[in-house]
Amino acid sequence: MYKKTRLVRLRGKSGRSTFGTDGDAEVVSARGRGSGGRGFISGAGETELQLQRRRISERRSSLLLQIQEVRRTRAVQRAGRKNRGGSYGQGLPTVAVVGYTNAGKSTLVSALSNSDLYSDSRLFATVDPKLRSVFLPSGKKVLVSDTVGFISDLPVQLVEAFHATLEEVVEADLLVHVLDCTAPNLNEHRSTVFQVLDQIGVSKEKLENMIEVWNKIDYQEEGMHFDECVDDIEDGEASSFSGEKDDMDSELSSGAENDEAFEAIDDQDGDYSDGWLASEDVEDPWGEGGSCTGLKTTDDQQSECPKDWTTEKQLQLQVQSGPHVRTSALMGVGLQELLELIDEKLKDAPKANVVERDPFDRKWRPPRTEEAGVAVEQ
Ligand SMILES: Nc1nc2c(ncn2[C@@H]2O[C@H](COP(=O)(O)OP(=O)(O)OP(=O)(O)O)[C@@H](O)[C@H]2O)c(=O)[nH]1
Ligand SMILES: [Mg+2]
Repeated sequence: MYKKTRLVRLRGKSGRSTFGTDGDAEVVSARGRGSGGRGFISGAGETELQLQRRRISERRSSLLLQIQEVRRTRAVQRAGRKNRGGSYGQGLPTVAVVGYTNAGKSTLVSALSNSDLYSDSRLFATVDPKLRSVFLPSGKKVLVSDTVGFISDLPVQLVEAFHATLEEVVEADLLVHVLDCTAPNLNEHRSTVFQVLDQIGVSKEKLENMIEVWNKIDYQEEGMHFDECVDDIEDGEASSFSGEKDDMDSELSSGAENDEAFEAIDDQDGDYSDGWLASEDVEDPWGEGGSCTGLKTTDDQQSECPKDWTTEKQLQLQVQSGPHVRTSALMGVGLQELLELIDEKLKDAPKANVVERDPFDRKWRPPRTEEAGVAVEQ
């Protein structure tokens, strides 16, 4: 949808002009006809621009259908896990690991489960939630779900697209929030995570029960030590570390800058109703909530959240300075402590979503031998 409203006519390296949005091709003009005869009136039919737009719309529809299919499959799988999980009628508890992109969620889930999930220092390394089984110190088996990372100012369309993957989070029995304590704008990351969780419908109880993990404690930069970083978290301040994370955020904004270099298309016939143009014009892509970047963890600090953020929501955020574990997913530090905390939390947690079934409540079916007998008689 982003591309659909930014199509410009480009001359590619081969010299042919086409419509597109990127590359170092030269911008020729905003409009152009790809087919339909010569002269002033080039005949009936689609312009090349309309054709490209239609292709994008068709691709969008096909992707939406695929997302629906993914949602359906996941719902069926989740129901199966809940009903049949460990033993009959006893679903395995699920723990969803959430957090800002690049916080180290996949590395943590891999370390907890001795598996090898894909992790990388790039945005959205994980786009598909993966479940891994983990044994807690009490001997209880749980399913830990690695999820797609959150990001600030995610346009509404993308939130919708990620819904299929985020449903695992809503349904989980317990949430573990991984924070990259070396991130320069840590509290912004933290509040973004809360906003997304709130937006996808995670209950207040689950938010209050959430465990916070301060990851990457091994990280050291010249002159900076982890203790200073932790002090920052405790004070509700952003860490003063710099480096790859800054690059990440600038990577996000650079797309918009590049776009301005192109001549925007003036298309009166164009359909912007479902495009990104709408969200681009709206300053706050989150709608009513606004992007609250001022999460404070101490009472004496004034909240900088926009006025329409309810006190209740702010309270929800403040609650989260509660239970936390310091880890280095990379070095395997703090994992045992985290598992113990998960164990403790799950003991208190109500057995959510477990469908209690009476063993006699099954559909009666004739025994197989009888069935065979009937078949023979007929
Ligand atoms: N120094 C250090 N680096 C870590 C630690 N945990 C993860 N990383 C690195 O951080 C980067 C991101 O890790 P991922 O596990 O892919 O992060 P993620 O949260 O799953 O990221 P997305 O899937 O993109 O949301 C990788 O380069 C990891 O090696 C840690 O404890 N210490
Ligand atoms: Mg990941």
